[in-house]
Amino acid sequence: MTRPATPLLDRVSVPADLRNLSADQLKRLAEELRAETIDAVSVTGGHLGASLGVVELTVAIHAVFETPRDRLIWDVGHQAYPHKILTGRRDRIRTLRQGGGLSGFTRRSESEYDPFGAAHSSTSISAGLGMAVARDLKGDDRNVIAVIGDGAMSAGMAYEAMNNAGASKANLIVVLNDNDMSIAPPVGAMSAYLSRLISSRPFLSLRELMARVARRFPAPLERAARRADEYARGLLTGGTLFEELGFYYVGPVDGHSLDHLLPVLRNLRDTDHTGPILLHVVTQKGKGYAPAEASADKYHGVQKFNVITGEQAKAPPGPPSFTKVFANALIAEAEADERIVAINAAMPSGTGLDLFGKRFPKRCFDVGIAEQHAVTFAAGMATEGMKPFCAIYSTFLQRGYDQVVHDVVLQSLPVRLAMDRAGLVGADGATHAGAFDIAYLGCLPNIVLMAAADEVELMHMVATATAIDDRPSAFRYPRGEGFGLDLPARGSVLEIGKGRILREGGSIAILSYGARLQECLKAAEELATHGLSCTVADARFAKPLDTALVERLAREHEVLITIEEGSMLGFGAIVMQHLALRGLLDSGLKIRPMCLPDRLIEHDSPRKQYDDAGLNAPHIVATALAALGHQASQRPARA
Ligand SMILES: Cc1ncc(C[n+]2csc(CCOP(=O)(O)OP(=O)(O)O)c2C)c(N)n1
Ligand SMILES: CC(=O)[C@@H](O)[C@H](O)COP(=O)(O)O
Ligand SMILES: [Mg+2]
Repeated sequence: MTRPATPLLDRVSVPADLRNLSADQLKRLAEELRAETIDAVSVTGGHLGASLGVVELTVAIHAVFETPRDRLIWDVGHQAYPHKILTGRRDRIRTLRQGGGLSGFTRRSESEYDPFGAAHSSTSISAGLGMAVARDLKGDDRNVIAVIGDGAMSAGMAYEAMNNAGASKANLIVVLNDNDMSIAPPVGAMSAYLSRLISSRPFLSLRELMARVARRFPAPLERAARRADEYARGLLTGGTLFEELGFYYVGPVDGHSLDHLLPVLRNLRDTDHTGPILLHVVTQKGKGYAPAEASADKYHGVQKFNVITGEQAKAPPGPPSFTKVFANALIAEAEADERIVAINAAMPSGTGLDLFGKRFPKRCFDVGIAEQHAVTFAAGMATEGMKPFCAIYSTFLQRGYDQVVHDVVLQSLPVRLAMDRAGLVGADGATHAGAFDIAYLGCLPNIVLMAAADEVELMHMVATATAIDDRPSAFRYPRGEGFGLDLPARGSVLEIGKGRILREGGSIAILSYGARLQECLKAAEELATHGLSCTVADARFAKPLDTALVERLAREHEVLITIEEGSMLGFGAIVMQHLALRGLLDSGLKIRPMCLPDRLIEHDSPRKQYDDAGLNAPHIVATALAALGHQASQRPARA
């Protein structure tokens, strides 16, 4: 596939090169940038739709503002591929989201043009305000621009930031990139408000827009008189929510028109207005690429694809994903129990609750990007006897942690937390790793914690969580396909706090928590070739811990390995703490906790990530042999 001709883009290494181009040249450059983005993502996969929606906006901002001296922050950062191409990373854009390659989001360590890392949404206004206030304290003079989407604007953190920004009067430009899309169509009153705002104020003509901006930002003296007059006449009412929060609202502006964007951004750059400004731009997710524009999700996240047809590469049909197994298991439980309800935070398809919602539309709730609210909303429902399943990726549940502690655990409310994407997640990298939930939930009292070793176990855990109605419960499961096991019609309720032994014998015990179990069984086979038989057990529960099982393994084996798809201070720590308190570490037991290393695991394929983390079968074998003092190479003659 020949790459698109990009004669103007070829002349741009960094944004400063844009600033010598005419408006017409910038328009042509934007088209070349769009073509380059499509071509690059066709070979890497990734977040295409959002990037296509901000091509003109990216060109305009970098043409008007002196980045990187002026700070440009992208909220979520999934739309930053054009930004990366224009900021010295075009040569690496086809390494996007691959091991050793560019991140799929903005990262400080990657470029001086990325003043703030992102990936979790709704952080840009807070970060931007921090930079603006620091600027003022240092007496610096630079612009700070935060670009936030309409979906990200549904998160509480955005309001916390606007509330503070409006009062602080710091100069800050917030660009609201309104494409009327989140991952799915947006939900919530804010989305409806933005739609009304746009429909009530059709695109301003450039003349009207400039007149309004000029009126609003007149020369200082004239402005002072005008404001006094407006205050006197009580007319200084913004009319928009943003102005009530202390922002000056400009818009709506056509976010794909450089004829509009360039003069407005120049005006905002040059104004002597003090205080935050919100520029409302209207864009189209997937803009300029017909297959994306035509798709329901606007190609939010795509696999590699054929540029001509838009057809995405399809992996050979494999077993159902853990997500799909979860959704179907929950549907089966909900068929039998009308008190089951399901909640997600702007991730209906990612969590599988789109399937649940099709079956039970009145019992399925998408609350927008609002994980804190989702957890406490579920808690409220639980107080009324409902059985809420809150399906939030492990990494995004970090946003609702105090709600889990304060609103759920302390009140012993039976909220069920379905934590998808537990462990390492591949191309999204460290920001999306479900690395910490065992640690951050394992320290809490009065909560049942489970980890599914495979898709059948996941079904059992959905059934078990359904049955736990006197306290909170949480179960974790990995991103991706299951192991292809035969699935029962419905899960069975597990005995709380009881693990299971899959094979017994020898001086080595491997106790797995979660989906490393298959690797443990492979390791046991490999150890057998060394003449070493071993016990393999699946803990199933981190809390309550199966203390009888753990103590038995400790007493009956020379080596006890624990393994989990999570960080330090997780399952292994729970086991070691219990054994230490029981005096079972006094007897020389060789205990080896295998968990994620105390560093970030960068984006790559999940297999390579777990290699990097040292959590695949060969690592388990090596750990066992080392504990026994054997050399990995020493292998007795095959019996
Ligand atoms: C805290 C958090 N929750 C959920 C997500 C998953 N997520 C990534 S992008 C996105 C939608 C963002 O919508 P918007 O801000 O409108 O950007 P667009 O994709 O429309 O450009 C969501 C929900 C996230 N990145 N962070
Ligand atoms: C940008 C973002 O945060 C989401 O799109 C996320 O990448 C989805 O992850 P999955 O692909 O695992 O659903
Ligand atoms: Mg959007």
